[in-house]
Amino acid sequence: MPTTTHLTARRSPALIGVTRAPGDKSMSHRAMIFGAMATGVTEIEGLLEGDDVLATARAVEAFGATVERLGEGRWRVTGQGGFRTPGGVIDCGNAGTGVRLLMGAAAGYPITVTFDGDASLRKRPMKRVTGPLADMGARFEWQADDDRLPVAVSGGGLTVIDYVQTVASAQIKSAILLAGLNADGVTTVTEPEKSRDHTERMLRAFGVEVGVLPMGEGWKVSLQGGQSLTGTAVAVPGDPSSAAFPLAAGLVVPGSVVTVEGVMLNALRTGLFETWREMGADLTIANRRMAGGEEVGDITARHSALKGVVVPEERAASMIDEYPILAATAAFAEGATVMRGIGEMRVKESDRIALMAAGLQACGVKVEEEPEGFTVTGGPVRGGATVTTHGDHRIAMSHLVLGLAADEAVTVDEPGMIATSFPGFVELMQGLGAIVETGDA
Ligand SMILES: O=C(O)C1=C[C@@H](OP(=O)(O)O)[C@@H](O)[C@H](O)C1
Ligand SMILES: C=C(OP(=O)(O)O)C(=O)O
Repeated sequence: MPTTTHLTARRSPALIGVTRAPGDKSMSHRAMIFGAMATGVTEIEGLLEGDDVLATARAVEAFGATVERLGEGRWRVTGQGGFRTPGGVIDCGNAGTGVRLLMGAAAGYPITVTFDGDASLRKRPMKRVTGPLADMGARFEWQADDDRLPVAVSGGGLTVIDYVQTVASAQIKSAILLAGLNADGVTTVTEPEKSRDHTERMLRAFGVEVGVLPMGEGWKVSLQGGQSLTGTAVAVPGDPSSAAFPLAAGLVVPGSVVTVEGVMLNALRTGLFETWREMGADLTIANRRMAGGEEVGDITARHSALKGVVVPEERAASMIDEYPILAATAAFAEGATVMRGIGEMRVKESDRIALMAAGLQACGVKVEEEPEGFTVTGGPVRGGATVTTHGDHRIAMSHLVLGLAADEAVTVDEPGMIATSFPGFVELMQGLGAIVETGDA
């Protein structure tokens, strides 16, 4: 079987069609992990079958849960009400969410487990999670560097913590809350700026009481230790972070009308859509309804004349994974789009500020990079470059969308990584009429 070594996107005719985005990645990880921590059966519908979530599925199996695939996106997790010591190392692949939430959950149980990941995950900071978990009493043995995987975690016997976040991070918040479920007393996490709240919402569906107290722009989230989770049904809606790519293509390819149905509209995830509207995007949301405890809707993007904007810094957490695709669409806007207060982008699967700046510049776009942000000045986009993605799915997809409306083709390397969050991306885009070609070796 040949392996796909690169993908090339070419200037495409109008994209027209109705499609669906894969299941939300944040919710899919949580459904697997909570299902394994629970007692009884959790039936999941719409699970994202991307590599990140499949790594979490294998992890929870190793921790003692029974995991069965019933059909496309339909999975059953039978939990044992806790984690047991796994037989080997837990390899979380490329998934920051997977490893950080699993470390938090594992810290609550009297087990010892080693976590590892791929080359990208081994470069990402872990102390932001292990620091507070160590303050709660978990023990960590670092194998290489004391902020990087692999690390052995020994859990159990935790005390509670009253933690104040210094970065708006749902991964840190979730790790602490999951550990707090097995600590003695009330664990609280104060967020000066709100991060996505899927953990709080989904824990409630598993029967856990979670308190939320508004505090200025943020909130204080708390839970009492000793509560147990009961298996439940989870319906995972479409991922707004993935829907962003076909919608972006709809906005930048002349004549396009692209609809993505069933997209989750949790207000802590929709900063990109708000920003695009401010840029003049013709984006409409129809059929708003509730599904799986979240509001969802069908979003239609029509080709639009975009103009540059200054993105409010306080919006960053609600669109942190979307700045790469925002930057790609900003390349077609009139004037400058200023994106600041996004230093967190540098510690994702790659340094996303540096890679977007380099990729867009290679395609003839004016980009000014700053320590905690960047500014993209739009205009006609030349394209005509091969972009290095460092195995980052969102860098790859963002440049492919750029290539659909650029003068010359855009090629990306390491396209296999797209499947971490968006399996079937190429076929879905081709189905809308996009010219995306695979290069094999
Ligand atoms: O909790 C989650 O599911 C996620 C939180 C975000 O990370 P941070 O918590 O590091 O901001 C986001 O970038 C990631 O893709 C998913
Ligand atoms: C940052 C991301 O994911 P994670 O942190 O789970 O690797 C992402 O999907 O863009």
